[in-house]
Amino acid sequence: MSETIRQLISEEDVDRKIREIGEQISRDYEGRQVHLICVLKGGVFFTCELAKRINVPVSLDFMSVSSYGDDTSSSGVVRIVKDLDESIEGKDVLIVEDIIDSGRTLSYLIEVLKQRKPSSLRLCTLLDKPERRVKDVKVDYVCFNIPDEFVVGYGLDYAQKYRNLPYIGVVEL
Ligand SMILES: O=P(O)(O)OC[C@H]1O[C@H](OP(=O)(O)OP(=O)(O)O)[C@H](O)[C@@H]1O
Ligand code: HPA
Repeated sequence: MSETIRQLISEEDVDRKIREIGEQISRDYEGRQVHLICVLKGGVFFTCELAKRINVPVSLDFMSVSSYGDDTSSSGVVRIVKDLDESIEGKDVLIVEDIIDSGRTLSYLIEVLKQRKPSSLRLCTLLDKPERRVKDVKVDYVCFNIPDEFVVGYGLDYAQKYRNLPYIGVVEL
């Protein structure tokens, strides 16, 4: 079965918003170093673009937490596929996600990372689907709130496809 993709947020709008959020993060972390934790795989495109727009010192680490597999609905079971390479103790940590949907992935990740004693722990997401929330998560930086539709592009996939689209689109089956 083949699907079509309807554009929801243009490349220009995504790029403009990432610049704005990058400026806001730079102001909020002035005089400090920010340690970005990219949540793989989806967060990788957003993390790269965001990191380029932050003008305080940035360090990076990567983590992979999976709950969706190749499906469009979460299994509800979150597991760490790849852990961080470095300790986050005493660091100003900013988790970077592509999307918060049910909130299960992030609420799990926040609990795990809090126990590792970062100096601060904040959350930045490209997309937020607040209607779908099952677990409450406090999000510090949101680029776009979106309706309850399955989206792809800018790192987000449908059965591992479409991550490379430079815009956000809705999958129409
Ligand atoms: O709020 P939730 O309902 O938990 O959904 C959000 C999570 O789902 C996606 O990851 P996925 O498990 O599909 O892995 P991927 O990034 O490797 O595609 C996305 O990247 C988030 O991490
Ligand atoms: O809308 C979505 N698209 C792709 N991956 C996702 N993971 C949670 N929600 C989504």
